[in-house]
Amino acid sequence: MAQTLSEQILSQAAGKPVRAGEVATVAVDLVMMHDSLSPSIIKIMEQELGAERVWDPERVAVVVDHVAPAATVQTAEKQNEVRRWVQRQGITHFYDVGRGISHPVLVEEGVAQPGMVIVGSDSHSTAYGCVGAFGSGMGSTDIALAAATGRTWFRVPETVLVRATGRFRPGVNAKDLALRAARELRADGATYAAVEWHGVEFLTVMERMTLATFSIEVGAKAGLVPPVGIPQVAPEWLRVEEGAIYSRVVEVDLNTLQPQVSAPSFVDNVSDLGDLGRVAVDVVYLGTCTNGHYEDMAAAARILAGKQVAPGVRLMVVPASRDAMLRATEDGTLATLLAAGAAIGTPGCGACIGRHMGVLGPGETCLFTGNRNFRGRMGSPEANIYLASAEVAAATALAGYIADPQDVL
Ligand SMILES: CC(C)[C@H](C(=O)O)[C@@H](O)C(=O)O
Ligand code: SF4
Repeated sequence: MAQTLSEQILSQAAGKPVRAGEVATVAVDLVMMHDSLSPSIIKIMEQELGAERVWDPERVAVVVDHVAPAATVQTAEKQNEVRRWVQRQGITHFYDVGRGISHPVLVEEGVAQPGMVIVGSDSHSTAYGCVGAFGSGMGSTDIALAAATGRTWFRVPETVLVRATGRFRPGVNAKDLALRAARELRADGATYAAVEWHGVEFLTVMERMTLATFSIEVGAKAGLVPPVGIPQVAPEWLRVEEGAIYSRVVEVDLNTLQPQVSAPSFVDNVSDLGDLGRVAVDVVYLGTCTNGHYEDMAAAARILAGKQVAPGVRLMVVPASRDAMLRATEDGTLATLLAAGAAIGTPGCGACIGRHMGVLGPGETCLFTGNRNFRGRMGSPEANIYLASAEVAAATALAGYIADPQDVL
């Protein structure tokens, strides 16, 4: 019987064929935890599970990304506790302040690979689907258990297929596809399902991460792009099979897709940018695991080259990783952004969860390239957050109001 990508991966990990709807106990290939939840995971491991050691120090990755560098004395202290624990455990995949957001970092380091089962203490662990891994976010207790035993369980998810056809027009990209899918599926449209994104094999790995991270925003357990057309080599048992069963199919014609914008304060409150009316902004924030990649900075730099950010607008650029920042430094992308007036932050999550590095004040409006715009996400509950692509972000920074890249090129 033909299987979806999730069924194939979970069957391998369970050591027997499993189908959607079944509960499977599986071996995990990698457990990721970050600074935000590591202290509670460690506490649960030690105090509730009585586990002094992780099951395999080579297969637990720890990343300091959420409040990096530390913004308070308390955070600094907690992060030092995590560093000491990492040393005691002999964990080799430890990435400290400045290396970047866990999701791109584990892909860049080659730790996340096609066909793996990866669980992380972060809802956007669906990100690893950008290389065709089954990535899923879990709470502290489940992560503690997986880190201590190397095993976890899943109800094997049904799969929602998003099938793209055609090619993006200039100024339209993977973020618009993600937002278009959210508009169609709504925030609960793929609850506990996996999303498979087909017809996007022309995208780079990090462009695929935009789709994979966004899968959780429609409720998904995992979000996978078939691992073809990328440098990572997939196991030969992992491929799209004719006849696999999808619980729902969403078709998107990229040839006619317009720039999409999600208006406050729900991710699925999406419309064509052209139907939005004139929305003035105070802040444009380019970053996150969804759209802080090299590709995003380069696309923004192409629009901003030789121009200036509109008076009164603050443009924040926070690279998703050091690798992305290095590449953007080497080819002049970063210089272009700085010359246009951008403020550059340390690679990491930045202000995405409103904890530091550019949180929003009451009454401010922000055009954000991230994935969540609920009230209070980036600071004040009285701030307004609009989600869009890096190209829309750059056009908006120039215009001072939410603008179509086509109109400023
Ligand atoms: C802090 C962390 C647990 C959280 C998540 O799980 O996603 C954060 O990364 C987010 O994007 O809201
Ligand atoms: S960049 Fe934002 S969405 Fe991504 S892991 Fe960090 S806080 Fe979560």
